[in-house]
Amino acid sequence: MIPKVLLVNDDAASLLALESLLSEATRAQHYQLLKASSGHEALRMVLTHDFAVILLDANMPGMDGFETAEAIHSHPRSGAVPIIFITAHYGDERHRLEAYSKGAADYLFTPVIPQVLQTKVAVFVDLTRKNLELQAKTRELSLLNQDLRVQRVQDLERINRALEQEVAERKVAEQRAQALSIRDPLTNLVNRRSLIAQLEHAVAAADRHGGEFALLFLDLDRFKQINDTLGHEVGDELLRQVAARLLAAVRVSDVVARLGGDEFVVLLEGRGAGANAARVARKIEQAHTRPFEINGQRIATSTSIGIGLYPQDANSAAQLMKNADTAMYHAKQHRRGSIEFFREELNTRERERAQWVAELHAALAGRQFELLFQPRAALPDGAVAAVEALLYWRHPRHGLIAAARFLPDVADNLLLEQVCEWMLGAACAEVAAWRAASTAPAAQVAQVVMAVDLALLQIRPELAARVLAHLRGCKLPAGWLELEIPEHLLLDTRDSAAVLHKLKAAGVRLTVDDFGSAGAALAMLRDLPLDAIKIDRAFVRAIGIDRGTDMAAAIVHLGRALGLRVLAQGVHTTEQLAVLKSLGCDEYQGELLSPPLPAAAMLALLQARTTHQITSLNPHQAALSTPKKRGQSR
Ligand SMILES: Nc1nc2c(ncn2[C@@H]2O[C@H](COP(=O)(O)OP(=O)(O)OP(=O)(O)O)[C@@H](O)[C@H]2O)c(=O)[nH]1
Repeated sequence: MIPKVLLVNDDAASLLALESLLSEATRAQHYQLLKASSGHEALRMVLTHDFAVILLDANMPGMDGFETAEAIHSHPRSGAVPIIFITAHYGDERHRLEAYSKGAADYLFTPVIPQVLQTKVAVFVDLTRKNLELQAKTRELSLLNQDLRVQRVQDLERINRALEQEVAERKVAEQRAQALSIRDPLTNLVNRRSLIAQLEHAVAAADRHGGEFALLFLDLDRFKQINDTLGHEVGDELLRQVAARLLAAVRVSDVVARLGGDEFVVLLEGRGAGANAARVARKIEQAHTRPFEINGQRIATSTSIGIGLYPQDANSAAQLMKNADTAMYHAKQHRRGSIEFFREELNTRERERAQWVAELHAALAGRQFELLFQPRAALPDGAVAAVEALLYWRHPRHGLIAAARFLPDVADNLLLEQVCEWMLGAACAEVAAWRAASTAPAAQVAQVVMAVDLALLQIRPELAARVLAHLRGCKLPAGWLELEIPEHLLLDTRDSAAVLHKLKAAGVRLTVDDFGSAGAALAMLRDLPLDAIKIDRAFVRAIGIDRGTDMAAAIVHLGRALGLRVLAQGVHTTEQLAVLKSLGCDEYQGELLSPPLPAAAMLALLQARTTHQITSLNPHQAALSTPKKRGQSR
């Protein structure tokens, strides 16, 4: 914006003269000169323009300069505009005084001295320019201020948003931490910590009001096998589906928790805790009868359940948990998938079990274990084909007891492995001793195979090396040893296949023990390097009862189809033997043939049988023997 100067004069010639006087200055000082030929026109112009100065003729017809000045200064828009009066020279000072009283900034007489006029106008133009610059700066500053304010507001809003987000994130994290502290992340069930808190609360409530409640302790059966064969992800999904079925089996007010692994707990409060617990346990048992569907596979599993009641079975939350766990353990031992109520007698059994384990450790160190040997005869000729080493414990108080009596309760895997290791070593040493003791005609000894039951072991990768080390240590050919592997140990083929191939390649014979008890897949058995299957004694016992004979026949046929020899154990009666013989079973073993014998008796028996036949060590069974050449049966 450039400054403006207004010339007001009714006389056109004077107006022109003044304009020409200022024209050069107008250009030099860069301002705009506007003109008005009356007071009224001047008044109109001040309403639309801002003037640096008005050069006003005092003497005009109609509205004179003084009236015009008064009117201009009376308007708020132009109240401060400087006015310089230009008039003819009068003798008195009246006009000048009136001009000043009407707000004149200056007063010039005509003829005007050009430099005076130009200088005075220049002063006001300069003033106005500075004023304008100042206003521009002020506007700029105020804009800047506004920008700064906007910026500041934006900054504050940004900081505020960031803070709000942080607060929200922290809240979510806190909620998650809170949820994690009470929930199991895999199943979203209540976790162990929270369960214990709720259990303490239930105990306090029951104590206060004389109430009762029940605790169900659940453990899935053979879950490790599912993990090992189908993978951990399938295991995880199974745990989630089990959790959903548990929730569906209880009321919303009941608490279902996952303790970890495959262990769950259900807490049932309210009246009739015992009856309620049995009902819910059966519902859970029922819920497990339908297979679980995971990735298109149908997976069957069961859960063993122990039940503890408060206050009948315990006087604290921790004790109730322990007792329900003990009941679950006994349910599992008795039959997987069953339900057991806690009773004090279980704790007695638990103590006895702990004592067994302690005594077993001592037995191992104190050489209290012994092997007895039971012969296995070929069919139909009856020649001794193998000898099974059976573990016994010469217990200081109980006398000689069989492994079946003291081992099933031992859950200490390390101890079991040590016992098994001892058994393998002792069996190999015994055969080596028999070999050394036998003379040339006693060829029976040289042909007999020593079978060792691996029921106690897990098939770990190092097993092959350990077995072969025992054979080497006793300088025995591997063909002398037969390992009897319970069918259920073969279900996890991942580790076992490689171990079995190593043993087989070395010449060790491999037999599936208790065949038919664990439901191993036929394709899996076909692919393993096996020599024989040994029919589970339950099927032998069932011969002649219901469809027991058909079952035995089916197993023999199956063995044949798999290209394996078929052995029978637990043969007690002549009827059983006759059926097995007629079915084409290859070998048999059992009380009917001979009870387990001490090493010396077994050696004597082998040495005496130079005819390669064994009739029976039980005199009343002697009639059973059919002397034929060994190997004829196959
Ligand atoms: N998939 C999965 N497996 C788990 C998890 N936590 C523990 N496990 C596994 O669960 C298995 C528990 O097995 P156990 O209860 O000891 O044995 P089991 O095979 O169920 O045998 P029994 O209880 O005697 O019938 C172990 O192999 C653990 O490695 C988990 O969060 N997910």
